[in-house]
Amino acid sequence: MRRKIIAGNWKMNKTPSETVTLINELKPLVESNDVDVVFCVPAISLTTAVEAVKGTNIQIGAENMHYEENGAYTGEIAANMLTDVGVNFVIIGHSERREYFAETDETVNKKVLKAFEHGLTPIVCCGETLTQREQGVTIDFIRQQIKIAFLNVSAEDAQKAVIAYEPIWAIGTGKVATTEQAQEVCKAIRECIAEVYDQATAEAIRIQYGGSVSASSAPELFAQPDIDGGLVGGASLKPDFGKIVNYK
Ligand SMILES: O=C(CO)COP(=O)(O)O
Repeated sequence: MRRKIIAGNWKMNKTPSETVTLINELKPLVESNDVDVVFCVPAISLTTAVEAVKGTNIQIGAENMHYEENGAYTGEIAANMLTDVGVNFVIIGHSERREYFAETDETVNKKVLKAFEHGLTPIVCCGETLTQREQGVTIDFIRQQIKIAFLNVSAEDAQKAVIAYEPIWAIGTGKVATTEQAQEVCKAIRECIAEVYDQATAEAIRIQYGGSVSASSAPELFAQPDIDGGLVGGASLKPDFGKIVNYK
């Protein structure tokens, strides 16, 4: 049985001092021995956040990183900088990064490989636009994103990965995918992993749903056989996140 993983993506919200306040507020609410809890926070708050969760089960993730080891990439953050401050997870290829910062399936793949090289667990994002859904190409498109993201990733590493299925039309819109839509795509992702690797890898990999997850939608979503938790945006900045973590 796969352990659920519920991660908050804070996006570009909260200053370092506000981060401490919010973490202290959320800490007692997200205590859980049943699920993995991750807060993904802006780069400037990572050190503070790691400090603030000491002594709890909460783990800290970054929202992005560069795929090169180091060098002349002004403004970027390298994988070893993340591990050095105690970060365990990194979101890769969020649709906002693809849309506003020109990330492609190829850069996502490079970042996934670099993350594993440094022992970071990538939360690999995929998701279709509303147009693609209406055109009936959702599964084809997601399969392509997944296949490219995992090029040259070993089965051993892939088993440790987290994939977040986030339909773009459901992000920040309050328009959550139906349970059936979310389950259908998460199942297709698992089947794609089984094709690329093997059944054991497909059974081990954890697949989250993201897109307007709330305290009310979480229980049904997380009860689906192929949904192993959520990547939560807006609701992760509120006490509601405690309810999502304790969805049962
Ligand atoms: O993009 C998301 C998480 O990465 C989802 O954001 P919302 O939960 O705000 O829709």
